[in-house]
Amino acid sequence: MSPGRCKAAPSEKLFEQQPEGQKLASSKARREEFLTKGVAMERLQQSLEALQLHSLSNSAQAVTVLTGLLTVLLFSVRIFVPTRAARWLRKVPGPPSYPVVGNLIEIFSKGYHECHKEWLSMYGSVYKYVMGDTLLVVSDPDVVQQVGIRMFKTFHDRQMPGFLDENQAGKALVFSKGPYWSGVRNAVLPLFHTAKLQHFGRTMHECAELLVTRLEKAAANKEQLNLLEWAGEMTMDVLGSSAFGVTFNSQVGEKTEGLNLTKAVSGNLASMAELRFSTLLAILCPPLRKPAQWLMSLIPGTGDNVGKKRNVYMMRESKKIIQARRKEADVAETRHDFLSMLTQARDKTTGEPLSDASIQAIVYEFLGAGTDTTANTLSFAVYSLTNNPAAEEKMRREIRAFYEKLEKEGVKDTAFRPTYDELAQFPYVEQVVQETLRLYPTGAVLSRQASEDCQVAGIHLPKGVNVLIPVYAMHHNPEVFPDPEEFRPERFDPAEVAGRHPYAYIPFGLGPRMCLGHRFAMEEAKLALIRLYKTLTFSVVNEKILRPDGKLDLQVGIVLKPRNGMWVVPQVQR
Ligand code: HEM
Repeated sequence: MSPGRCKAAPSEKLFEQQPEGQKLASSKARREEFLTKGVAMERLQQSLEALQLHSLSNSAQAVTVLTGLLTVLLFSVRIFVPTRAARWLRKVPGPPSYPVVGNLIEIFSKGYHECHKEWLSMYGSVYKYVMGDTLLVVSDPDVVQQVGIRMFKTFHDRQMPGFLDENQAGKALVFSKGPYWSGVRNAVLPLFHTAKLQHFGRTMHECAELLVTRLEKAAANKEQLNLLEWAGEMTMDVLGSSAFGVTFNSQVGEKTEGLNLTKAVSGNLASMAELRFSTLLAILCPPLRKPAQWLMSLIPGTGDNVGKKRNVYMMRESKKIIQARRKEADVAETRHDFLSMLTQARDKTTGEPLSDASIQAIVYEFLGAGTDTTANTLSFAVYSLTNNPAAEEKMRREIRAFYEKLEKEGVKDTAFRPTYDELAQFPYVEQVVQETLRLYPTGAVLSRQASEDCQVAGIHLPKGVNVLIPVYAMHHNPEVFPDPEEFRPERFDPAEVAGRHPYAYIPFGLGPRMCLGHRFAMEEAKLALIRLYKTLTFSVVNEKILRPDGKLDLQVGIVLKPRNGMWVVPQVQR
């Protein structure tokens, strides 16, 4: 290994987790178990069947054959010429991998989050695995802090997943890079200041109230429903209204200006989690991603084709809204939606306004990053509370006490209460959300890419290597969180928090690239829980959501979610 240029404290003891002989024996046993059971292959086959290859036209077939040949050629190069990351990381421990597919089969069969949990316990807090290229994983909170904060200059960016459109995603925040990212992040930060959050609180109350009304009706009919879908419609309404300043009303299915946009956005989000032919190629052989995407987008009915059409529609419609907002620039200052605020925003370094293309990309990214994440968190919270009646009762007492106090004070109109500031009177609701995000962090794995050769945890890393932080596995580490599968909101009592490393719990990430919407998300999740549990309680339909071993069936696509939704029966409790 070549010596690195940037310096950081080495911590070789991270490698002392397991004696070498034991490690080899256990990995051999695992490989045999894997091959004999054949479960992995069966799962991979199912996934491949989901690929959209059925509607190939003749001309496209010819191009497909050529792409196939090129794939074989590039894969052969991959097998015989190891990448720089593979060479530099060859001494780092990790699960055994196979040519071309790397560890993909294991990831498909067990789930990405479970693999990291298992690998962390087997190989310690620094290990590698192969998915397309060789990736380094670090989970020691000191090293996490080093990568996310102290070495931010080196680990400034994330690699964009191959299946995303660079022209669009590269103009927003999550996957933009370098000075462009810092310019946009600084311009966008004021959207999440306390004064704005206070304003968005009213929209959040309205949308949560609508959800409660729908659930009360369902309760009267003893209806079984998928809360994940219903909560998703609510979070889409909240973010859609906050972003565009138009009523989305996807919860009531009204034909509003925003409804078609909602459908297009949620369609695109859902399709991102699909395993497409072009996605698989993007993971296994990134150079083939663009031709494969282009090819598949020509074939009617494929995910790439439908996604492209949705994108064209979304871009056209949002451009119209932006242009209208620019015309009413003086009014825009008094409007509180993201679009209006973004048309006013200036890049801090250049003083230039953001381009229409950047504004479109940012708004769509907010819709993508801020809807499923919060809806999943709410569903996981309801599931956890239903299975922990003592915690549910404690939270309900806190909610009841707040409204009783308002009543005593003679407050008649409680439609928008609690306000943003009054949320501080709900410490237990806050702990419930925190514990939910510990058990089920929707952003299950974080990533950073090295912009130069460097050294982390005593390992020399080449420029371009991806370093991952396995949040789910860290949050389930029994050494940090005893009985990690237990839902215990009291873990977030200030005294217990003080006893833990500040970077052992990172549901919103860390450092300058931490989640931009974390305060917005916490406000929305807490307000929604308060409004739901003010009048409702739930039972879960276990047979629809649990695995045969009795655990909640989870899936990691773009985010961690309950694989089959969150089926519940609501009941009114006055
Ligand atoms: C429970 C809800 C949410 C969770 C768990 C969550 C989690 C995350 C995580 C883990 C990251 C990566 C951080 C890192 O790499 O250090 C992230 C990034 C981001 N999130 Fe969230 N998020 C949530 C809601 C939201 C909302 C509501 C918005 C916007 C309105 C949002 C916008 C973003 C953006 C723009 C980034 C990229 C930040 C950057 O790179 O500068 N998120 N989020």
